[in-house]
Amino acid sequence: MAAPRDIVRAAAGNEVSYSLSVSPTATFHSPPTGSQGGFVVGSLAMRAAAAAKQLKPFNTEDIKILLLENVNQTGRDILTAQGYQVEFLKTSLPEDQLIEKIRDVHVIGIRSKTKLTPKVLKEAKNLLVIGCFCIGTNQVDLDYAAKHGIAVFNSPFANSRSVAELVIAEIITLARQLGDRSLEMHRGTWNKVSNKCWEIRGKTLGIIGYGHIGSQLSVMAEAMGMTVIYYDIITLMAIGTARQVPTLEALLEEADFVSLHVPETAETQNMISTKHFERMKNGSYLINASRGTVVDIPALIKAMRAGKVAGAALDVYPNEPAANGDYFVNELNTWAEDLRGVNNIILTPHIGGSTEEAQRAIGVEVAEALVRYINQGTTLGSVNLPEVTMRSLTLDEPNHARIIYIHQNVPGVLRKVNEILGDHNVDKQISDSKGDVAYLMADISNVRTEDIKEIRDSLDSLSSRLLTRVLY
Ligand SMILES: NC(=O)C1=CN([C@@H]2O[C@H](COP(=O)(O)OP(=O)(O)OC[C@H]3O[C@@H](n4cnc5c(N)ncnc54)[C@H](O)[C@@H]3O)[C@@H](O)[C@H]2O)C=CC1
Ligand SMILES: O=C(O)C(=O)COP(=O)(O)O
Repeated sequence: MAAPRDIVRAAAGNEVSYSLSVSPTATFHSPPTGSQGGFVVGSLAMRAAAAAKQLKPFNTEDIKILLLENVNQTGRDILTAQGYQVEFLKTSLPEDQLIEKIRDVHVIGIRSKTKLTPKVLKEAKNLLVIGCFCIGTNQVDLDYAAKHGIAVFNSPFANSRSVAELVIAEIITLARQLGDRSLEMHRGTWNKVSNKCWEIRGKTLGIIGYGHIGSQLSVMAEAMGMTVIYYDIITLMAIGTARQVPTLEALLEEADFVSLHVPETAETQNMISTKHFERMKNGSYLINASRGTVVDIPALIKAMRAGKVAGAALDVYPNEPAANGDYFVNELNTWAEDLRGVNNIILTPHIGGSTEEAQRAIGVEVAEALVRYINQGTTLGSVNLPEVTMRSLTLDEPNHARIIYIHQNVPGVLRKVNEILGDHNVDKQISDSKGDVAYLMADISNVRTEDIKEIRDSLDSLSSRLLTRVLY
């Protein structure tokens, strides 16, 4: 029998044999746990699918998964309960080690640190799917992944509340200079001060990026008596009495506290730099829990030393250490030591989403998406492929196979695919595209082993093919 990865990913030209030593009705493997549908911490939706046929052209134990960056136990449990081989590491990996490991796996689970660049993904010949156990997906080259038939999933809002709560804490902490007072006490110095310490009631919070986190923050800030304004590139409904302002400059000129909640994109690179600090109110505050590239940190240090900015809280940095215990020094970011010497600055090690609640929820959400994709091929929630789903095949539908054909979105493909499938009974078929990539799923009935091999080989020979999978 060919290695399972060949069956799962079937690189073009590979000689592939199929494990239909018995009929497709009998070859699918029930999850080994005895839990319903194989999902230990399953959501209601997953449990409702208990009678669904598990579509796997492979033995689950042959699926290799690498989980980096201390993915939560909930996610590990779901994946191991499926019988997959799960390797778990607490840290991210240096690029050379990552390349070594990624060659071998079908699935990789990461958080915000692991950079999946074209250089790394080029080596990932067996990779089917990437799970980002976080919100941000800027660390993955989504386009490269899509064009190589690799799906990417994330958790779009399970840690949003945790970030918003951290920012609320930081607003008061900065306004009262709590970080400095606490450090002084730790060093044995009593320093009772009211000069330039403020209540937050009646102050204006300017939120840049009014998405999941920004809007959640808006609600809490208003509840504490703040006035909220926000700037976003799209027009968004204001929550409560918050008000959208038309430009970034308008926000900077009006806000006492500025908090950033934008993704890392080309447009948000150094979005707050010298000229923006100049527009801010004297004695205002800056909070960045989005991405480290969004703020020009040397410019922030200057603005703080000049007294223009009275305090700042940073949770994210352009270069972050790979593991706990690593040093945050100039070798990592040239200005690190200067930053540490500034007054009233809260520096946290990218903990915005690091709560038990958030990490547990993310573990479940992303692991379930991975299992659905591996076993059923459905892409709901994928951030780089079209979202396609079809009712699962059930145990009452024997001799069925599910064809998944990920292909270039060019004219004429469907005609060719349907020529190949035309001799069979296509029960259901769905196709959607996103940019240059399209995803086609078809369930066909009364298939024999030879049919599956023939269909597979024919699809693989099409020039539009990015990836073919056959699940049964
Ligand atoms: N510190 C931490 O641990 C965490 C950090 N994050 C970061 O926070 C970011 C925001 O998260 P969410 O609120 O969930 O994202 P979201 O996608 O719900 O909202 C982002 C908002 O920013 C807006 N936006 C995009 N480009 C912009 C620009 N150039 N100018 C103004 N607005 C712009 C979008 O239109 C959108 O409304 C994530 O992309 C991630 O990088 C997310 C979770 C945890
Ligand atoms: O969810 C995000 O985008 C975050 O920034 C949190 O990242 P983390 O899971 O803590 O590496």
